[in-house]
Amino acid sequence: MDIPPARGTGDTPRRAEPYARLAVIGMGSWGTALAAVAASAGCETRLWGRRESLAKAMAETRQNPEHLPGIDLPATLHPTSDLAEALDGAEAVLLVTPSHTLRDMARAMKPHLPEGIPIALCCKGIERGTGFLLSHVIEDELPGHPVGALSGPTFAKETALGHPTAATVAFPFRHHDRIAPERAPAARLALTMQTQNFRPYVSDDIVGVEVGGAVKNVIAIACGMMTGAGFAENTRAALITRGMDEMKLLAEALGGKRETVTGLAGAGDLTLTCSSTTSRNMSLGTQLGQGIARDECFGGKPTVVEGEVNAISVVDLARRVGVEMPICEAVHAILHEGAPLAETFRDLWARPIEGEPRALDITLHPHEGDPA
Ligand SMILES: NC(=O)C1=CN([C@@H]2O[C@H](COP(=O)(O)OP(=O)(O)OC[C@H]3O[C@@H](n4cnc5c(N)ncnc54)[C@H](OP(=O)(O)O)[C@@H]3O)[C@@H](O)[C@H]2O)C=CC1
Ligand SMILES: O=C(CO)COP(=O)(O)O
Repeated sequence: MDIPPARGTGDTPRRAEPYARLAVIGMGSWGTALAAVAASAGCETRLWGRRESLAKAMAETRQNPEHLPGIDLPATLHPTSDLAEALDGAEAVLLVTPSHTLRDMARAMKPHLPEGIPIALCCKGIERGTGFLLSHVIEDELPGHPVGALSGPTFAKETALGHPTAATVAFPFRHHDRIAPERAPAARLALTMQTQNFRPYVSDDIVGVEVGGAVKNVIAIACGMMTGAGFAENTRAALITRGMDEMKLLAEALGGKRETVTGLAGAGDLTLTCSSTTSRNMSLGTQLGQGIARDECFGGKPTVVEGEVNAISVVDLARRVGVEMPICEAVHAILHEGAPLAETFRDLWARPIEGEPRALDITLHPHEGDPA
């Protein structure tokens, strides 16, 4: 695809139009960071949160004292707790509330949404119960809106502080997007979000991007569990690599592309999340691996850990489409079926030998009498 030139690059004619007005829905750390990026890129940005007190505090202090304390936000960023105001005149929406809230959020937005504007999902997950990708939830609730995703290795705090960061913006390409790619929502949103430090890439593989974001959180919990249990780099590298294999098989089974899984929203985010104590998913796993009870993790403070509930939905979806995901199954069993952590990981390592790649279709069981 011919990616349009960035806004303001010398004498090159600007062929793609960034969106002039954006609504960012979700005043948590990631919604706030994304809104700050868009506002500093020159886009008129409204940031919606459900609590009026927080929106007011943000308007007064130009900081998000609860979710990104100490970080100054652009003065042009407009926080509000009024959904109609946030969506009024918006040309595109970034949806950044936790995945379990998505269907309700879509229903709440519906009466206020300008017709046909694109919606980009910035949350990561699969719907529990239906096994739907989040884009399918939006298609269900808000037909007539192009649905895409913005995802990648992007910790909110670093993004808001202006650390160089890259992400993927993916929308399925329609026929006319191929003829005039500069008018495709992915291209326009990428331009809207581009700053000196935030570098978006354009993709048409929404499935690959969504699967990457949902699965990496479950694998990060596995990495944390093994780290907390006292294991180190070999184990983590094995989990990341084999986790990427699980991600790839699920993405391909759903029509996603292998290249996306090796890109920013797959391998990039998996590596970031599985390598850092900043990650809430990795941290939850680490605490559980250390023997801390679930209720006492994060000092007892409620914390968004998408991989915890998504272990259920990822495993459910994988079973429905006949994809084996042994690491995700192990995390699911420990978190939701009371399986003992040490034994579950021991069993994971003792599974019959397989081919790499699994398409090699080799299964070697231990000799009889061999230690299991
Ligand atoms: N933080 C990060 O680095 C990144 C996060 N993400 C993804 O972004 C999504 C949001 O996470 P993040 O911003 O980190 O979360 P935070 O924990 O920072 O904040 C959660 C936000 O969700 C709001 N919220 C919770 N429940 C509801 C609800 N029922 N209706 C509406 N709003 C609700 C909270 O509102 P309140 O404050 O009123 O409780 C708060 O604004 C997740 O899917 C996460 O995986 C993706 C990339 C990076
Ligand atoms: O998705 C993220 C970074 O890309 C954030 O990961 P955590 O939710 O594990 O903190």
